[in-house]
Amino acid sequence: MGPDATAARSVAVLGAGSWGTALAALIARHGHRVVLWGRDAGVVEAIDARHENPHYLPGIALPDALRATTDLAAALRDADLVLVVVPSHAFTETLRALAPLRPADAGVAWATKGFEPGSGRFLHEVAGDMLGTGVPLAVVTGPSFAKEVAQGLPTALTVHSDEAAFAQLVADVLHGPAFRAYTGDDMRGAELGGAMKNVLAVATGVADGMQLGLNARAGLITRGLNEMLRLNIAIGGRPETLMGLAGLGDLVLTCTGDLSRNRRLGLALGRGQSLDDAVRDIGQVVESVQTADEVMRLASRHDVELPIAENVRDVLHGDLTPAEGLQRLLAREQKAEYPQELFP
Ligand SMILES: NC(=O)C1=CN([C@@H]2O[C@H](COP(=O)(O)OP(=O)(O)OC[C@H]3O[C@@H](n4cnc5c(N)ncnc54)[C@H](OP(=O)(O)O)[C@@H]3O)[C@@H](O)[C@H]2O)C=CC1
Ligand SMILES: O=C(CO)COP(=O)(O)O
Repeated sequence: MGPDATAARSVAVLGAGSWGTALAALIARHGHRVVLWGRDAGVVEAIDARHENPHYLPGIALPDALRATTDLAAALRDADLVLVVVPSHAFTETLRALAPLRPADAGVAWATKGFEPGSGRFLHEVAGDMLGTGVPLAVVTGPSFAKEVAQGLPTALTVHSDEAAFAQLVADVLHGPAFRAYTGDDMRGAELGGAMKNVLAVATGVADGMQLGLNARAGLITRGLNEMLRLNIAIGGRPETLMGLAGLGDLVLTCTGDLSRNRRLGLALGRGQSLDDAVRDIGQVVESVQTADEVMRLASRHDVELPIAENVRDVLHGDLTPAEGLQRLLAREQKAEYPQELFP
């Protein structure tokens, strides 16, 4: 498969929520043929006929050329690239359904952030298992609120794959006048960054909801990055991946931008709202609720201490109030910022 930046592709986007719709619209605007698959007939009909996703991106005009369907086989029939954008809890079942329908030459990328709930497997491990060897795989990640991408605002993200030509192909489809797509070859690090920043966004949201101030917010973001870097070393990701769009970039966006659903969950918890009420009010996927468990399981498998992520997990479980969480963090022993044994 040779990278040809000018070739018009036929792309199947699976998942018609806010991010799947925004990416499908972006790719269609770049002149590629795009079919968006969703499971909700009402949403699909509105996208296909009225060029709007009234549930997830109300009021934003989608390209006329963007097609949508509830028929997975039809969406995949002519695809030479598949982009999966369902929530992490639906990733495995979507890959299972996709596997027998995937056209032989179509590589598979995903923009889902998180791990397989329960097993904690990385999504590239799930995709590899479901699709077998020889299928090009890539993860699309970075600081990118769906609403801003759908509105055509400037955005940068990154595509990581073990196959440089496939990363380039996916990046070429995404890259355009207002959208910069970079490439890399560290799927583990890129997936870890995208998953962990959601958990850390809850922590900064809680702090802001408790009105702990801007110093606390910056401290949490920076020590959160330190937690990402430590776990990343343990799982064999590359440090620079976490210092780039897939790590620091997405961490800053999600910890500070009120469009973030994970940050908004933290804000609500910090103001005293219950988890159930907060998730219901947000009304969209909030990946941290499951990802916090998986991050802590991964950390314990690798014997890595993650005080902020652990607090988030415990607050989400109702085992700790936000105020108790704050006390627990502040009472920790003093230490070096970058202990040599953790950062050799
Ligand atoms: N929104 C954003 O700004 C960004 C999101 N992401 C990631 O993209 C992924 C998708 O999130 P996002 O689009 O925002 O979520 P939304 O909450 O906006 O939409 C979720 C979508 O997933 C669908 N869905 C839920 N369960 C299933 C299932 N079992 N099978 C098929 N479809 C299902 C929903 O369908 P229904 O309406 O029928 O429930 C809906 O279309 C997440 O991992 C998120 O972290 C990454 C970067 C940016
Ligand atoms: O991943 C995102 C931005 O890069 C979206 O963040 P939220 O899921 O917190 O809204």
